[in-house]
Amino acid sequence: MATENKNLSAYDKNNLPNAEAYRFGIVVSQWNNHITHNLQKGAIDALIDLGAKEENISSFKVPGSFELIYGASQLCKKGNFDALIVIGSVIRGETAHFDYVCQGVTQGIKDLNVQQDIPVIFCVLTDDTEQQSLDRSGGKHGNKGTEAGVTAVIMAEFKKNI
Ligand SMILES: Nc1c(NC[C@H](O)[C@H](O)[C@H](O)CO)[nH]c(=O)[nH]c1=O
Ligand SMILES: CC(=O)[C@@H](O)COP(=O)(O)O
Repeated sequence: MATENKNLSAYDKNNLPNAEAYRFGIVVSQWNNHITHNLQKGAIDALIDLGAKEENISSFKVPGSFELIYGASQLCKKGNFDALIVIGSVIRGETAHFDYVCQGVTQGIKDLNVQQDIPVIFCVLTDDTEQQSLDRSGGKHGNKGTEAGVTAVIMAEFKKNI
């Protein structure tokens, strides 16, 4: 498995842009918040490590991953961010609801990246088990939140330079 052989928290600051000039919005789902809190911390720690100012990082809570779409859409319309990160943890249950939530969020965030002018970084875990989520939010596979923070800086720089 791709993540199985990858440390999601590994990055080389020397090969990355400085985030000092950029403003970041983070929308965090409260479902499985023991997972999403760790993802959020990973993202914020990476942003600050890459030079972002704490006052330029704004976090907003929504109930579940499906509401990440509306939350990010509203932040895009405000227009005062250089990149957004949406953070969620979807864990499969007994029914097909998992599939619909995952597909819905994926399509919704994809649509925002196409229709809006701000990069929206997809940090939504879609796991079959809670252990998979724990492993990817500060566990043995690192932290996808860290990966999202790094990606947000790269895309903010991309947006500035096009
Ligand atoms: N089961 C999970 C959900 N379900 C809730 C939806 O995201 C949404 O809030 C609801 O359908 C109302 O619109 N959300 C997660 O983030 N993670 C889950 O495991
Ligand atoms: C992703 C979900 O909404 C899911 O966790 C809900 O669980 P269930 O399918 O057992 O109702």
